[in-house]
Amino acid sequence: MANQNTLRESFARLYPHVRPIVPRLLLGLLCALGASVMALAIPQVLRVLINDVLAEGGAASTVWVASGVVLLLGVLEATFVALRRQFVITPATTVETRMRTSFYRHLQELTVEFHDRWGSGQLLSRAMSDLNLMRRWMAFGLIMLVVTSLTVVMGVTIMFFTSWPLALIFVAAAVPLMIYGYRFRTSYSRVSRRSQDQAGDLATTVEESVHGIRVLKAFGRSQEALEDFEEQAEELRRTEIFKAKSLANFSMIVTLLPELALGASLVVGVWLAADGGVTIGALVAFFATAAAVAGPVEFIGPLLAMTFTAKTAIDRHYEVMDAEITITDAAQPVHLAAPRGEVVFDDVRFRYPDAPESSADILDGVDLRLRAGETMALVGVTGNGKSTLLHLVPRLYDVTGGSIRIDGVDLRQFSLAELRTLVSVAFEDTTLFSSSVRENVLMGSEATGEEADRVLAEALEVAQAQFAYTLPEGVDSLIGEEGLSLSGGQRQRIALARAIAARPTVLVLDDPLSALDVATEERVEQGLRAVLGSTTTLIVAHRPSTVALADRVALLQDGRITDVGTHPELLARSEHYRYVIASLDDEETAQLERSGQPEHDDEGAVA
Ligand SMILES: Nc1ncnc2c1ncn2[C@@H]1O[C@H](COP(=O)(O)OP(=O)(O)OP(=O)(O)O)[C@@H](O)[C@H]1O
Repeated sequence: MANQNTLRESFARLYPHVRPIVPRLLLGLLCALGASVMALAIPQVLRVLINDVLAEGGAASTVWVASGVVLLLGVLEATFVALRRQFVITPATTVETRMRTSFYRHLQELTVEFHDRWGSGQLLSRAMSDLNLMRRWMAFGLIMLVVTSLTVVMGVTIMFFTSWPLALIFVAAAVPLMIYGYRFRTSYSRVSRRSQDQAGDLATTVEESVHGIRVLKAFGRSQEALEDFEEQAEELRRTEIFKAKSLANFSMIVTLLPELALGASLVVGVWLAADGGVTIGALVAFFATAAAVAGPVEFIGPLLAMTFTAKTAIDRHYEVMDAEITITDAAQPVHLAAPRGEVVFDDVRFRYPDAPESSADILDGVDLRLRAGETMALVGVTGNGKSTLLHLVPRLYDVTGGSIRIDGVDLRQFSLAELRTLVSVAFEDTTLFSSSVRENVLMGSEATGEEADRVLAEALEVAQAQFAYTLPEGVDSLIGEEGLSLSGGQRQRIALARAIAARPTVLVLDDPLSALDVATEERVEQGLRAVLGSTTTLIVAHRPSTVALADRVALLQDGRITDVGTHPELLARSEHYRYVIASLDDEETAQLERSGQPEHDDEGAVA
């Protein structure tokens, strides 16, 4: 994942985001420069004070003037520092928020295949801490790096004018510093990348274990999870220590070398002053300037570290932003004025991108035609690609061969927005969002006001999810991760209601009724027929009861549809179908034995 951009290339990518705030950054820079100039001017006042005022015959009142000037310079320096903060903080946070928003938008647009590959913690750390690091660098590191460098250049120039032999000694220290700095850059960039990646992995682990807390507890794996976490956390700690030591070493060199140079200048300076080669005032001014320069020089270590960390953060950010969105709108989308809902799978092939080359395609030439308005069940042995086939209809993945058409139009010719209005889905593994029942159900519906209430009521009724009205705040009760905990069957019915409320032309159901008892499933099915009579439904069936409710059944076998017909027809003529149905029967019996009773409707929510 690590990429090899140079510092300049990485930061150049920020420019489009930074461009609107360049004027304010420049003002911030000017203020920071102003503060540095004030700090550097103070030694010059001292020089004048010592050479002209404290010398014999100098006017005593000038001491007060000089003190006043020093005070004024100090106040001005503080004002410039405050103004710098004022100028840069707000625009930098604006850039951070914009970048975070475009990152989130990109995540939404990226394909499911991308999300299959990336750990959630990695994305989370890029969205949060990397952008935070980048903002801190922009608001502080960048400006201070420029100002510090300029201060050092200005200070050293003044030192040359004050006493060039002494300045030469000071500058000689810069040569080993540069060599060491170059090595530091390489090693620090590497370790900073490692630590940010490890922090992302750690976030993934936390996220996974919080999601899977029930499984961990039920299987008594909490201790093992903790040990794994500790190991990862320890790894990160080691990296952080290495990083801190590396910075500490560099900072030590950066501090030590100028101090050594200063010591040497002092010896030579006293000798020169005794010899009359330099005035006492100039000597004092030289060392006061050197002291003013030493601070910024020492500061360069942390600033460079901050810069390399920001570079890593930017690289990590753009690794995600550069990921290609492969499922996109058609260049000239086709619009269906009056969709009927005929769905045709024509020689559909599909394989997951990470599938080994030696393996066959999961879908290896699927041919299937769903008549407009019919309910078709899809059956096959477990793991043979039924869910995969369903995922192709709303284009969560794109076919790798052949085509799928709705009313004769290839899915890829629709805009994604239109396709996802035409097609609605409900999965067995339901995801509800942290919002009210109403918002969850009406997610895909355009209805507003009273019409929305009507759609909501109807969807809840068809999905047999009227229990929602009995929740503490009815349909406005908060559900999802931050709200009420619902049972598996309740969640499924809310997810089904969501699919129904969207009033789709094509409804794709990946066994969303698995947690319901047979009687409730039948009521749901009747409701679906009554309300969505003209909707074409493709439903993956894991239970004979679901199969029996469908108009026709398609049998998926070895990556193809090998038979289509009514349930009795297939039972009569297909040995493989009888085998699959028998195994579904076994599965259902086993499920019943495992779970005791299937779920009955209208039980209250578990808060
Ligand atoms: N995101 C993915 N990336 C790679 N391989 C996958 C992915 N999802 C599923 N697979 C593989 O594709 C194959 C088909 O999976 P799929 O979920 O479509 O089967 P299924 O028929 O719906 O299974 P079941 O009946 O058990 O629900 C399996 O071998 C599975 O391991």
